[in-house]
Amino acid sequence: SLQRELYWARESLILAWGSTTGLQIKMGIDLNIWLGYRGWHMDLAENSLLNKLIRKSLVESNHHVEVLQRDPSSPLFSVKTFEELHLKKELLQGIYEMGFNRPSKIQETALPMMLADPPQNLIAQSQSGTGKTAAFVLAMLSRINGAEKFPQCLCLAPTYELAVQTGQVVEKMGNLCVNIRVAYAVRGNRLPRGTKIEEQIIIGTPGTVLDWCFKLKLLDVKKISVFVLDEADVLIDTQGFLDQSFRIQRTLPQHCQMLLFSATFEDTVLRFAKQIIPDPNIIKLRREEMTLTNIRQYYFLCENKQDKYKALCNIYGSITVGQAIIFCQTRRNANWLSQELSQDGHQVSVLSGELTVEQRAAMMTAAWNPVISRI
Ligand SMILES: Nc1ncnc2c1ncn2[C@@H]1O[C@H](COP(=O)(O)OP(=O)(O)OP(=O)(O)O)[C@@H](O)[C@H]1O
Repeated sequence: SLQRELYWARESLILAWGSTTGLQIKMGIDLNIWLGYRGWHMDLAENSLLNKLIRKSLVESNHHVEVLQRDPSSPLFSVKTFEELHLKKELLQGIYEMGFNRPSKIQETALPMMLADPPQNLIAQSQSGTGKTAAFVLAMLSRINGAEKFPQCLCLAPTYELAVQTGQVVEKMGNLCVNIRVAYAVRGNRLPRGTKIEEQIIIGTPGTVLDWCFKLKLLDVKKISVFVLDEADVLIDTQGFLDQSFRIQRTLPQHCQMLLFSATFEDTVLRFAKQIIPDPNIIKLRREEMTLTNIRQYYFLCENKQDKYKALCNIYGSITVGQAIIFCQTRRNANWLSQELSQDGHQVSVLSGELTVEQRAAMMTAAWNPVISRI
């Protein structure tokens, strides 16, 4: 049956090579294959990035949005069209150019709250692909004064790659908003002390954002008017990020709007969310039962690293793979796998944290360039 599935699989492929003790292979678009040892644990950030890469359109939901208002007596607004939000002309145009016709389920309720005056804080949870990123990017873009050349919105993301994904949404949606720019506060993007940052939106990982704010004094936190914690469940899963997020949040001015988003709402996430976001509105969208008819998933148990590699080769032998991203848990693993694949005649590049931001960005772009087939 696997052979038959492989035969029908399309060319796009995303693979995740697990720890030295496990291999997970996730094939995107049409088919997911998971190879691994019992007890294999997938990195949440990888999972999140995979979801973003695989899913290119909105996940529609029929569930009602559950709302817990900061002030239960205030009227609850929801919108069915983007026009009702009275956005800047160029922003509305930007949304339509992205192909958005109407707000998604979560956006119907979240957007009026996020755009309200005076600003309200928000905690929002809904599964991946339901439009959270688009919602907070819209909120950031609508609050920025493009004429002012200093950081006004700060968005924390768990990894460089996830930060770039959000940055790309800002660039697309803000395409027609003149003078609005994004800077990435991520490891590898080294700016000398005293650099004047003119970009209005900063997207970065907590550690580097802290450095930019306090060690290098590149960012004046007191001027931030929108603070976003994206992928909160992934953020708190990364060692040190929870404390660092609190340290940043504590220095924000009182009028700063704070928004937190998460795909899941475990107790730990909700506790963190309620601690870090003062007086929030909380909205939740129940998870839609997934009936992804075009994705099938397989999981294989392997004995050892060689076995995993053999399994990988079998898959490559069974289908024509155009391009693939293979996620590895360690740099060593990535280098080893890259060597093995190169020896087998594949075109491979290794993307890891030791590269500069420019190198990593170039590599991400190359992922969609047919010359390099595996990253
Ligand atoms: N109102 C909308 N109409 C049509 N498409 C939309 C709308 N909002 C978002 N999308 C598209 O749906 C997809 C998922 O949206 P988005 O990335 O904002 O979801 P998300 O909840 O943030 O997902 P994740 O948790 O994976 O980041 C994207 O391709 C986005 O462009």
